[in-house]
Amino acid sequence: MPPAIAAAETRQVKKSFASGEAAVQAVRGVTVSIHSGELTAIVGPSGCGKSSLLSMLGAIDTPTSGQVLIGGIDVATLSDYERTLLRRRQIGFVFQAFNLMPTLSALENAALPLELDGVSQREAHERARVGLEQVGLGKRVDHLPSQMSGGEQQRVAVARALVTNPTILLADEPTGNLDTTGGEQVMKLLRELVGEHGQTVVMVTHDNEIAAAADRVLRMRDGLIASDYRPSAIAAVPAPMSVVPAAKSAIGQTGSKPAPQTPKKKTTKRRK
Ligand SMILES: Nc1ncnc2c1ncn2[C@@H]1O[C@H](COP(=O)(O)OP(=O)(O)OP(=O)(O)O)[C@@H](O)[C@H]1O
Repeated sequence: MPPAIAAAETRQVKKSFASGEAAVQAVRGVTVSIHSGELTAIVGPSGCGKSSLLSMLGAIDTPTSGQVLIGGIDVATLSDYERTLLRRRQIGFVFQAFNLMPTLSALENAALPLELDGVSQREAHERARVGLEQVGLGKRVDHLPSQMSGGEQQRVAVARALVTNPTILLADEPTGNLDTTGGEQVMKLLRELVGEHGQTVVMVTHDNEIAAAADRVLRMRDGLIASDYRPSAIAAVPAPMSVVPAAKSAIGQTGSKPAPQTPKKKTTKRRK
């Protein structure tokens, strides 16, 4: 069997921005493959390059050097128009701020990418209705964003992102504006999309608990991927209680897998 094509891939990707006379190196040479059918979380401190990397994986932004491949296609070989079509058809975007049109209903919002792509309103609405049912909002299709909770609005945004059946769904802090319940609903939905429908999702998050629900975590630091690990592999390690803080720090702070701990030697007190 030929090797599976990665949903997206970067090869030695760098991105710098002019900042006065100096340049900010946002991404400093990242090579990574995003596996199909997985939920990948990109985490790391503010300013480490998470959103810049996500923008390049979604062909919103171009690298200063290096290659980005989406579905095996080198984005640099595409014309501007082809790149627009690739973004419109192959990539779904979800943002922290939902970005719904306030005067449009849930159905009209979810149908928008199809209508922009020339699909008839009737077909676009039918497909948007299916999408809204998939995210659990089949009964709220006529509601305006202002009549919905934050979690519901974000689910409309997910339906809108999925309506074109994208190869990859990119989400930048999708739970960042939500309370705990709303965040949990959105995460449950993303997990279902991956687990039941084989959707590929890449998500940027600050929240370590959210990241722990991903299949894979890419932890960035200073424009590079400092560690790449599977939270389930860490959770599956049968650990004595003394290892738990180390496992927590792998998910939380350091990004490195916990070092295997050697049991402390027992010291036997000498009797006087
Ligand atoms: N358009 C831009 N122009 C100039 N500098 C930029 C631009 N976009 C990002 N940067 C800089 O590049 C670096 C990485 O930014 P990026 O937004 O990718 O980080 P991040 O990890 O997503 O941060 P945060 O978690 O705060 O959103 C930062 O120093 C940022 O100020």
